[in-house]
Amino acid sequence: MQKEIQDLVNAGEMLPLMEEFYTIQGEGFHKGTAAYFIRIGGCDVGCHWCDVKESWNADLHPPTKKDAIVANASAYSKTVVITGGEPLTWDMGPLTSALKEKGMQIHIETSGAYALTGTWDWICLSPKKIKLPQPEIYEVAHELKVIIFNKDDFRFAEEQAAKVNDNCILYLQPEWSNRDKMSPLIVDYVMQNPKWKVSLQTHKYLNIP
Ligand SMILES: C[S@@+](CC[C@H](N)C(=O)[O-])C[C@H]1O[C@@H](n2cnc3c(N)ncnc32)[C@H](O)[C@@H]1O
Ligand SMILES: Nc1nc2[nH]cc(C(=O)O)c2c(=O)[nH]1
Ligand code: SF4
Ligand SMILES: [Mg+2]
Repeated sequence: MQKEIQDLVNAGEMLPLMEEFYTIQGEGFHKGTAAYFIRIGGCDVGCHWCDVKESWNADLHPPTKKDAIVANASAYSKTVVITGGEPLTWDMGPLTSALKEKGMQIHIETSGAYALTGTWDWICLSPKKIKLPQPEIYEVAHELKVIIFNKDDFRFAEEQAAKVNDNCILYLQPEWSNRDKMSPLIVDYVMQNPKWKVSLQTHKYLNIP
């Protein structure tokens, strides 16, 4: 990559854009809400069950000016979801400031593994055992969404719930490939521990992006 472009990416003025699409938020608190998704490439957390491994290598996704991303998003929706990859790999300050200038509601999907940058109306924290969140994000997360792949993930979910702020809404979401096995256990767990709610990847049932 040219040095000038690398500098702009490092400053958050350009971002490796994998894809953008207008759809329905499928997961968590805002499920069912129309939103424009911006998927930024680059993630080195390495979840073995990640459903978007094509996002991991940032070099495969073209550095894109923040203003081009904003122009596309604001043409479609008042609500944007910034996801990835791991969006906090990058400085989210410039993109989120530009989206705010257009009056957008800005949500993030993040593992929290890197420093929180940017201005957010909604933070969905989905922590991962293999690269734990930075401590600051627990205070500001609006929802905690723990993926349940095996039984030990219930223990991990409680450990993470003990760290978030009191207003944070707690979700357990079955890992997609293991959903037939884990969903019944999640249902039982939520009935026994009603501070938790169930989150499903409803977009996959609807066959939408
Ligand atoms: C692809 S990740 C991108 C954002 C960020 N890297 C993160 O993990 O939060 C978006 C959301 O999908 C969840 N997810 C990824 N793969 C999944 C799978 N196989 N089953 C269920 N949820 C999954 C993640 O935990 C996260 O909440
Ligand atoms: N419809 C839809 N809802 C989503 N919620 C979180 C997603 C993500 O990949 O971050 C996602 C996604 O990929 N599609
Ligand atoms: S942190 Fe998110 S994008 Fe990265 S591997 Fe895990 S689920 Fe995939
Ligand atoms: Mg997804």
